[in-house]
Amino acid sequence: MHIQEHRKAIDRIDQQIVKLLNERTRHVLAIGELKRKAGQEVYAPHREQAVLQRVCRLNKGPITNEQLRAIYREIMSSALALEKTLIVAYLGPEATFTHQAAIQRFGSSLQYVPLKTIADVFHEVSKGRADYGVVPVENSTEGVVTHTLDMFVDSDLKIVSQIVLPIQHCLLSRYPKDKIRRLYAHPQSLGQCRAWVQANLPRVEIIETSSNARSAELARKTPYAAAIAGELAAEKYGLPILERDIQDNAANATRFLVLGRQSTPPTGNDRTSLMISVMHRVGALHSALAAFRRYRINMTKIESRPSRRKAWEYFFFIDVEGHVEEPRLARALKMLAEHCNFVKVLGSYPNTE
Ligand SMILES: O=C(O)C(=O)C[C@]1(C(=O)O)C=C[C@@H](O)C=C1
Repeated sequence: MHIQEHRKAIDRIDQQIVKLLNERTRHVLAIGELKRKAGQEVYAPHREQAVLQRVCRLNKGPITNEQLRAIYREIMSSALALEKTLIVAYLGPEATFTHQAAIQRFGSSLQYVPLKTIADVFHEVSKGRADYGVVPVENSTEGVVTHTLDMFVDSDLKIVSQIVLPIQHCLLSRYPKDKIRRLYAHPQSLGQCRAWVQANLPRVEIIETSSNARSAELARKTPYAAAIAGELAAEKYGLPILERDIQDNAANATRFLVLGRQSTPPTGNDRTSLMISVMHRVGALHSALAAFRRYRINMTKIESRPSRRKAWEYFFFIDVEGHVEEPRLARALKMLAEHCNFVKVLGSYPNTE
């Protein structure tokens, strides 16, 4: 076939695709109407997970599953936007990794609002001024984001889904590497690239900033300066990428949480985040955690944080596999509660990577 004939075939197929997309959208709108009547949220992470898994199973190529997921991400993003004007607040400024994570989860049809602090994101969602909030919670190299954990102490928001984003840091500058005298970097990012910076830019002055986007903005304005930031920031601030993947650990990833006001139903592969405080007794934490062993619940994380209510009192943030609506986990939580002053379920959500 000649190019012209292939293009004719493509035109015919596109006609079908547009028709089918609109047919799909009519069902989406009908679902939106039913959800509105039932007082349900429109965003259904458990259903999105099922749709994505199903289309990948159906896929026989040549499109890769990753490409298919990106296409469906946008199809469902437009579906969400048509069901309701959804506002997603995130820890800004624009062009940070949190922004990138939010787009990865919700696509480009929604309204995004960058906010100054993690506390602001929690408040806007609590007050109903934003439907969802996106905040970082832990990095595989640098550990937990303590501000986010601390916010859960006084908040009733639910974790409705998680986003795991591989973090690839770049060195951005208008100048060649040997001319760089100053490096702007967020402390978390610097922590993730420390060995690279020591080996490659041993004599530069390092200036810590409040965000990766801010680093790029300052590097753009300052003579002989460079920034550590992501690709989105390079694009937004028009800075050339001198080197990619400068993080010390190739498997560097950050986990972000999506905060909302309603819980997510089970998918069969979920994770549950809890916050507990144990009695002041010898072995109390040990006895509390025995509940998970008894019911064969896999614990994937435990972090302790000072309660900030009483000196030497701690909260433990625990992640386990399973959903609170599954009987096995429900039973384990009941047993756990017998050894705790308090147990709060922060959310059960799909265990997406
Ligand atoms: O199934 C639903 O609940 C829908 O609203 C439809 C749909 C989709 O496009 O498939 C859209 C948004 C939801 O987050 C999940 C799925």
